[in-house]
Amino acid sequence: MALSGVRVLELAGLAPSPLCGMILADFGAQVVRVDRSPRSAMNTDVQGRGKRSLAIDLKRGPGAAALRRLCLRADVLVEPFRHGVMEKLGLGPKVLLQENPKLIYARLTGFGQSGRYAKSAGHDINYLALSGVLSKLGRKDENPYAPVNLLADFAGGGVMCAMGIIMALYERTKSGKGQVVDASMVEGAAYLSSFLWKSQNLGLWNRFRGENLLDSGAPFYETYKTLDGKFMAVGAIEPQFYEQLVKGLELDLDKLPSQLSFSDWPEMKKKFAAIFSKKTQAEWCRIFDGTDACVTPVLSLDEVALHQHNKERGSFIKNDQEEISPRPSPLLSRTPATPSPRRDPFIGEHTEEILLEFGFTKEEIAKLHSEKVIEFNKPKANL
Ligand SMILES: C[C@H](CCC[C@H](C)C(=O)SCCNC(=O)CCNC(=O)[C@H](O)C(C)(C)COP(=O)(O)OP(=O)(O)OC[C@H]1O[C@@H](n2cnc3c(N)ncnc32)[C@H](O)[C@@H]1OP(=O)(O)O)[C@H]1CC[C@H]2[C@@H]3[C@H](O)C[C@@H]4C[C@H](O)CC[C@]4(C)[C@H]3C[C@H](O)[C@]12C
Repeated sequence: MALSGVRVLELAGLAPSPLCGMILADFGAQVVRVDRSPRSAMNTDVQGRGKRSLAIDLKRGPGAAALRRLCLRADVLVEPFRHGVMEKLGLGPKVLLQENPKLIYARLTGFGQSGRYAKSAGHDINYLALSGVLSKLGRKDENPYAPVNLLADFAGGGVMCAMGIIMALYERTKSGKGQVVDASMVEGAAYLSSFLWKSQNLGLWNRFRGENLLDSGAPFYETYKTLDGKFMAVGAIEPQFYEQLVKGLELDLDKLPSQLSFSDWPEMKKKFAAIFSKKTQAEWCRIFDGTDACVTPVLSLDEVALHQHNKERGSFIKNDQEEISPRPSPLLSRTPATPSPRRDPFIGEHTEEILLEFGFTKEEIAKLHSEKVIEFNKPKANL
């Protein structure tokens, strides 16, 4: 796989850094998640696919020293803490890059490593708010709303950080040097919304939130409820696709206002809603499937893997526990990701094997274990 042979140490975090680690693991990196002791922490990493877990107390001198030793043989370190925590542990980039100049030291935070909020707590919605993007999200006359924690935590955080790591890995093939990846979720979310900024003068955003073409203002870019309480998504932006939408709705284009007549959009939406409410989702799919009307069913997580198109592509996979989840993306033709089918690791499940792999002797491991600096958590064998 593309990242085979890359050794990653992912310090356990909440949601963004676990996605970053999972992406790297899916594409072949050996990812070790460095957990707090299972006695003091519950495992909240639901993105542990392909990772192994080492439980180590970084607040103890020998624990921090052990991580420094692990970093000597690692390619990447991902840390998910607020600014200054790693420095407090004696594990800041100055120390670790001095000891291993090839290390890629990724710091995934909400506000970045500088600026007045650098040491402030926050979550996805806060970062999205500070990025400006949240101000654009939400229906007319309603409060702005954050689409779950997808945009800052994951798109602007975990994915952007993984991208930064992979760019630094590529750069290192030429320079031989590591560097710090300062991944701020505010800036990641803002960056991925560059289109919003760059299209300001296209007339797409001149109106209030919820009245524009792509933010639920337009009747041809909207979701509509069907007779059976499900929904259809309509994205018929271009005139040639809009024409097919109108045809599928059995309306006469000549008798309708112009597609871009903003003042008529509210009435058009009501008309389309009334029509969509007359048939079931399956009936609308029979009408629109195979056309360029840009109309698709809004599928639930229970339905997506069963949809013909997704089945044909194998877009959703099952692991050993019969759990369904999305296949890694994108699909590389020659070296595709092969996500692990195994369950996620328990905290500390692989402590001993990892330390042995990284050159610790059995005596050193025994000493760290007896001093409760590290923890073993071997699952009970199924009898
Ligand atoms: C996981 C579910 C989804 C959450 C998504 C949410 C919407 C987000 O946006 S997550 C993104 C959060 N922001 C960032 O990641 C940005 C960078 N990080 C930070 O800013 C901070 O880390 C922080 C604000 C997120 C947390 O601050 P905190 O003070 O806790 O920590 P830090 O200052 O970073 O310091 C870390 C300290 O830890 C020490 N440490 C670290 N590793 C070790 C180690 N190996 N050994 C020893 N010590 C270690 C380190 O030294 C630092 O110590 P100091 O502070 O002393 O310096 C969640 C959605 C719902 C949640 C559940 C729900 O809330 C109910 C339960 C609540 C319960 O309390 C926990 C369990 C829950 C089930 C909970 C579980 C999950 O959180 C959820 C499911």
